[in-house]
Amino acid sequence: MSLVPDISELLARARADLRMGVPVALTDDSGFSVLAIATETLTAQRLADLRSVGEDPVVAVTVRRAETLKARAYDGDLARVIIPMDADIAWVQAVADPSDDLNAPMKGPLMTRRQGNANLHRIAIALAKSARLLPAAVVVPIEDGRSFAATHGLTCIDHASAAPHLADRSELHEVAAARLPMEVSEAGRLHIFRPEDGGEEHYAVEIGRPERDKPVLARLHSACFTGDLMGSLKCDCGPQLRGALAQMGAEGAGVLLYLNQEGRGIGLANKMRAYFLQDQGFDTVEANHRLGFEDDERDFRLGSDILKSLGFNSVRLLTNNPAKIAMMEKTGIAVAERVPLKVGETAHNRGYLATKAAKSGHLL
Ligand SMILES: Nc1nc2c(ncn2[C@@H]2O[C@H](COP(=O)(O)OP(=O)(O)OP(=O)(O)O)[C@@H](O)[C@H]2O)c(=O)[nH]1
Ligand SMILES: [Zn+2]
Repeated sequence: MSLVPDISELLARARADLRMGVPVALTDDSGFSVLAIATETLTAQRLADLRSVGEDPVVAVTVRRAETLKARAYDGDLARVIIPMDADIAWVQAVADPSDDLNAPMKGPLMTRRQGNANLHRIAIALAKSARLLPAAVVVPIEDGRSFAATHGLTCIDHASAAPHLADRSELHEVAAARLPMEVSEAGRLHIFRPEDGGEEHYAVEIGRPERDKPVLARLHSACFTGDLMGSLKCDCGPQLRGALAQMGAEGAGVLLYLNQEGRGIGLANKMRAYFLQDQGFDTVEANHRLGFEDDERDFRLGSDILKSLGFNSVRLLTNNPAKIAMMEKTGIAVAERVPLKVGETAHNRGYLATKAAKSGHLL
């Protein structure tokens, strides 16, 4: 029935639950059920309650975080770290959160689970990550997840229905657009796109009236609160944003997509955790890994979805990032030309830009 939430709506609801620190029930076809809570939003009370409803809780972490913790990842892409009986909330959260890694290295070795299947743990991590929390969850087996969820008013996610949708992006629809005269051009127009699952909105700034049947000067800009708005010297985002708009204004036509994928898709809180690690000497890629993330967690398919919905199928792309070009081509937007965007190098971001060139393939 259409009044009952479908699986993508249930996944969106589960993300909201995890952000609030509410557990979700996960089940699979074999009759296995667990409760999962994001480690970051876990409280001491809920940890005690989880222990009272099931035995042998674990912290599920990504293989990236497991490498930092020197914990064996028997499940390939993740590890199930056994929570000792006497471990408290601070211990559990330190498994996921690297802020104290150097001050108070965890008393190891951490024991990880080898037997059993980690499918539900994988869903829990994916949900925490897409909720822009640290990618880790406390997971405890329970008897019958479906009836437990019904009794306690929890969201219940079934593995077989959820797995094919975890990497999906929700369909975007334009919800509003209006004229926006700007410094770079009086002929500006702002379009707002909203995903069906109620997630982050993304924006398109159209300058002039670019012809739809020719390659449009385009930029896929990922949100950077610190660089775009605060004038941070740690990255080149602000100058790139303003440089791209200025070039579009000068040419009289262009489209800038402002994608709300802050911190290369990990969210601003996690980006600040990464900055804290960078202050301890790790580079931008190492910091992401220590937090449990990949180098880049963005989904550039959003960009091609928006371009297509505006009627564009070919771009002159303002970027130094070959991954953006590859993703555009792969998702049906032809990149007729790469237009370099080299602005805003400072003494503070020189190392960051060098790391992006050395480790992420950015073009110099
Ligand atoms: N995780 C993380 N994200 C960062 C850091 N510094 C900047 N960012 C984010 O990196 C993203 C940069 O986005 P873009 O400007 O599209 O940059 P890009 O992938 O380098 O590609 P081009 O600028 O097109 O060459 C933004 O989302 C920033 O918030 C950092 O140290 N760690
Ligand atoms: Zn930035």
